[in-house]
Amino acid sequence: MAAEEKDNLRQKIGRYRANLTPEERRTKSRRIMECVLTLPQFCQAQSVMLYLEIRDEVETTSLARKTIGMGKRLVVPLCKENRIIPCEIASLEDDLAAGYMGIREPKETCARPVQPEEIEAVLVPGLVFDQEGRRIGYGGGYYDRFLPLLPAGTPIIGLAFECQVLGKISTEEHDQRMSLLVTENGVIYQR
Ligand SMILES: Nc1nc2c(c(=O)[nH]1)N(C=O)[C@@H](CNc1ccc(C(=O)N[C@@H](CCC(=O)O)C(=O)O)cc1)CN2
Ligand SMILES: Nc1ncnc2c1ncn2[C@@H]1O[C@H](COP(=O)(O)OP(=O)(O)OP(=O)(O)O)[C@@H](O)[C@H]1O
Repeated sequence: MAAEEKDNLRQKIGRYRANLTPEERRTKSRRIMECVLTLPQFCQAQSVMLYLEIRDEVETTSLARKTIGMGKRLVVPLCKENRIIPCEIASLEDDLAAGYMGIREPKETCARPVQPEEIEAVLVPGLVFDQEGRRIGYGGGYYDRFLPLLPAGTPIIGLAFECQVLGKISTEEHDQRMSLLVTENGVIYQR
């Protein structure tokens, strides 16, 4: 897909997502969280990496809190020089501060990097997805560079509102496919 086409798609779908009311976002995010909590891929993972939402993304903060509460290791992205450094945090209240693009990231003093091999499931944000697990993000290539570092078979779980999912998008060679896609309607794709 041409870069311009990709950008048009980002804008169009971004508008759909922005048009959800805060109440819709909350309700749908809760349903997505409830679905994730039933996934064997999540339940069996002792170390879970997830993003912390910004703006109108699928909300993950409650899930992050539950993950810690369940005694799992919680890993979140720290962006540095165009790369994601996965870091473990122990507390959402104490260990985070606004970082790259206003995203809550581990404070330098609390950032404990973990090896990709230690991560057992990843929840991935995105702007546009398709029904076969393809994904377009904000265009930084962060997850496209990070996901290949995970051991083969690590569950890669995309989270999206239904309005972000298209039938099929043509992506590029470096674009990383999800192994599962969860929306407010449940698991809509599984590899
Ligand atoms: N919550 C969350 N965390 C994440 C990501 C994400 O998509 N969501 N990322 C996923 O890669 C990485 C950070 N990458 C990001 C890249 C761009 C923008 C962003 O807001 N871009 C603006 C354009 C800014 C500009 O061009 O000046 C935008 O799209 O409006 C945010 C995060 C890692 N952490
Ligand atoms: N594995 C990679 N190695 C080097 N460059 C890459 C890689 N993956 C992506 N890029 C580059 O990063 C830029 C953005 O890629 P792309 O548009 O696919 O990002 P995205 O999936 O939308 O964003 P993100 O992953 O940050 O949410 C492109 O210029 C692309 O060439």
